[in-house]
Amino acid sequence: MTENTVLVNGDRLTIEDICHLANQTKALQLSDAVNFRDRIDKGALFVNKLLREEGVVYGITTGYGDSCTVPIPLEYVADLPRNLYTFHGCGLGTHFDRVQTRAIMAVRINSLAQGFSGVRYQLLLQISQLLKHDILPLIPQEGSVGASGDLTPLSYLAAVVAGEREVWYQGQIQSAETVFNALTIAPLKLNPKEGLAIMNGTAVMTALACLAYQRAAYLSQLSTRITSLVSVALLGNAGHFDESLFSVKPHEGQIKVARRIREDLSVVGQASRNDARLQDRYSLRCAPHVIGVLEDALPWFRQFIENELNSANDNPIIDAEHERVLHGGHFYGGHIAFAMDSLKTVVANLADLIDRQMAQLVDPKFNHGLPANLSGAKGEQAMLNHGFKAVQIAVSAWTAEALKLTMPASVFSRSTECHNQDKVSMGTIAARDCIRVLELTEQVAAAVLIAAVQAVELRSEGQPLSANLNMTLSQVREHVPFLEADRALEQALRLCLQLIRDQHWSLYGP
Ligand SMILES: N[C@@H](Cc1ccc(O)cc1)C(=O)O
Repeated sequence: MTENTVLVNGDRLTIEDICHLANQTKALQLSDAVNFRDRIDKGALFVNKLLREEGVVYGITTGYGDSCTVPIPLEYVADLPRNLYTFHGCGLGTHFDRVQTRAIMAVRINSLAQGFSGVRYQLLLQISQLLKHDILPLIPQEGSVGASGDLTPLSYLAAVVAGEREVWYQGQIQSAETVFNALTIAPLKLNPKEGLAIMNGTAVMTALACLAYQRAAYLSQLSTRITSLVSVALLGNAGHFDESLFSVKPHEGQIKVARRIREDLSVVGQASRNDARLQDRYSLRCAPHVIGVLEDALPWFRQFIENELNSANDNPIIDAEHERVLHGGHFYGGHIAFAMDSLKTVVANLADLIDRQMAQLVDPKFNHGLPANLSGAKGEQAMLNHGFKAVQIAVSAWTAEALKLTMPASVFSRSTECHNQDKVSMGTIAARDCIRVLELTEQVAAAVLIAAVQAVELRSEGQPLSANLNMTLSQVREHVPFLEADRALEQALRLCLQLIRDQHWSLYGP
């Protein structure tokens, strides 16, 4: 393995590994070690043996799900996987983007690499080839209840492996067949267990969860930095982040956020006992208590997500070593559903927190002498200019939309598939909601960051700032000039949003 690859050999992968593969900052390297190949192939050989000897295996010689009582005669068994991905070709909605699609493929291959899915090594190789050439199935986002796994979206991966349906390749939508022909890639006709093994699992929601985790962790740091800027701009009371104050409430993540703000504000020793304003409004005073919830939850989000990522999550589980077929429900995405429902709630709370900070910044009734709407216009021009007024309204809209999406998806279980799947996770909906909440919160953060930088400059002409805050000021100013006279800020916001999505600025150490 080199620094630029992620080795898939059944060992544990991390959220970061998946994000690297999704963003193409590292390439997937499928192990070709003989013992790994043999371990994978052993499952497929055991399935063949079962077929020869016993003739009845769920999902191989029977129909799927509630149709498990329907026997499939041996001469038709080879056709069944094609039927499976074909009848699931009913996804709707927009397609997952390329980053998300790569993540989905990487997560699925890692689950198959656990060696409990009864597939050939060749199948893993085919998926890794697709990733290597960046041939990406077009996967519609809607149609999974998240507990027969992500059957419908993953049917698009299964079909493409077999050379069917459509892919993105070199910036164009093309048929898989055309691309395979051009690159002389042979379609892989799926063996009896292989359709189920690709589709009957949690790869879509888990992939989204990996991407969501990283974005949320960055937003936690960014909203901490924004809080520091807003505190300076509003002449806030730095004593709210006092070390001793936080020592009596021992949530580690919350303590970390308070420490970061303290460092940003360069608070050394005790803050004065009688600051001008003894107690700031909650969106400043309680910022560590809001952001800290996310910081403290990150380790358990990681644990849930990485355990799912490193699991065999299809059905039946093929234990070739002990020659057992284990029928269960590992396609059930309950952990990811709960993690994503929770993550979207804490992230939306960040949007709400900094939306409230923004509301204070622009309002002369609350902003301790800053110009209305943070307009930088002077003299006669001042009355014409409305500065950040519309941006603040937009921030309210984005925040409301984020908050509205926090309704948990996991409580909307529906009995489906003739009551076979009568309890389902809805984890994929939770994960998609979470991604949207992240997008909206990033928009809020982009806007409030630009406004907070403007506010600090309006306030602190000549006043010394900490190195951290100075750095953020100049980093933002590299891209977004001071708002002197009204101008349309869309381009600036979009640029800033992209920098946030790229996690362009490094904000805090561990
Ligand atoms: N998830 C089901 C299998 C299944 C597959 C496709 C379906 O359409 C329905 C059910 C099981 O393993 O029990």
